[in-house]
Amino acid sequence: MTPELARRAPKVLLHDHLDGGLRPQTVVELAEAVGYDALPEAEAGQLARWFQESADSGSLVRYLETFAHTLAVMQTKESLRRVARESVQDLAADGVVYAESRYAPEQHLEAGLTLEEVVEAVNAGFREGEALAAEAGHPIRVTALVTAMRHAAKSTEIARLAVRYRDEGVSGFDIAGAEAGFPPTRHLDAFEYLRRENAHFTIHAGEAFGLPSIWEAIQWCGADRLGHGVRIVDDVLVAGRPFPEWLESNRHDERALVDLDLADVKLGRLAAYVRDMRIPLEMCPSSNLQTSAALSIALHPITLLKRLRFRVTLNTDNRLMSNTSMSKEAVLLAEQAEWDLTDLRWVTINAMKSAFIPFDERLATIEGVIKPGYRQLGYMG
Ligand SMILES: O=c1[nH]cnc2c1ncn2[C@@H]1O[C@H](CO)[C@@H](O)[C@H]1O
Ligand SMILES: [Zn+2]
Repeated sequence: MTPELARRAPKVLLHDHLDGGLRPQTVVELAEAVGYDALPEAEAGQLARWFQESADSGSLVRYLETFAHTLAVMQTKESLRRVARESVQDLAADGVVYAESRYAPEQHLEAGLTLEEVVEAVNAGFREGEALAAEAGHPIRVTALVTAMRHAAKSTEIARLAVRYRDEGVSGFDIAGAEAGFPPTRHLDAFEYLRRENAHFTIHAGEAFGLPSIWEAIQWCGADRLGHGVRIVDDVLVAGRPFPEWLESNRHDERALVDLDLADVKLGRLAAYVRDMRIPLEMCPSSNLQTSAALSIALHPITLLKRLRFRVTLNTDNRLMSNTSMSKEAVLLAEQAEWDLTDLRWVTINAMKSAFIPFDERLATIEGVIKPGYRQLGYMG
């Protein structure tokens, strides 16, 4: 899979943070415009490197500290609108045909905006971005997920916001932020409210913390999807040994996951439940390397979970902090874990099936955009 082929292939993105995907140049320009003088670097190229290196800390908590600088320049309607517009244009240029972009409205109130004003400014930017992308020959649709921060106490308010704007561009709800010490059950009220409203939500779980977090997200909170969910492999046995331990002793074998005999693999109850119920996993390989949730691209559990036919989706998480894009994630997996165009098409269709927009619209995108797009690239499945 060449970078060009990966770019031209239609792709679907379910897990992308708006405040983690700014253009470095835009951060510089907005900082100048709003008088924010605490950027660690003044020049866009240097700043891009700073974000990537700082996010490479090996810890989720330190990774998340880098967001102080993007959030600082996303406090006005104009800046939110610009960031949203540009993110749509960037995704479309990379061949993404449908995306769900998430952000935490509660983090954009420092200059006096209301939650509603934040949502409306972002939506306006998304609509402008869609129009510009269509003009440029790369049609895309983008909906928003509103995130509540798991250490804070605003989740019910944000859940209400998701329902209020459900017919105006907001397709669902999420919780994010530091995972250890902040179990999703702290926000049960919000999730129960959303379920009563027949609304959709995903929960960041199984990234910096393991199975209890995934179990709570699914069995207590009722999450429709899992953000990351990569540590579901803690509930997998390989030749009778826990997967993490087996992987550790095979860490020098780049082909360990590609060559593994699936007859030696046994799922625990929770992993089996996740696979049986087709619970979508929003997997983000590059991001996981930076927070130490995975060892390498070659040994990222996504390749095992794909081979086991979990409902795997491929995502960017934070394009700025990971210096990535959907096509880069695909190329990395192709180069280091033997993924091919068939795999990319499979995760793309998985993602579209798992999107929070109505079923008929998902189907129309699969049949009318994704399948024909892959046929055009020579896919003959
Ligand atoms: O991988 C992640 N795990 C948990 N939280 C995250 C991740 N990436 C970003 N955010 C958090 O989500 C907020 C809203 O977009 C960001 O401000 C960041 O704090
Ligand atoms: Zn995330």
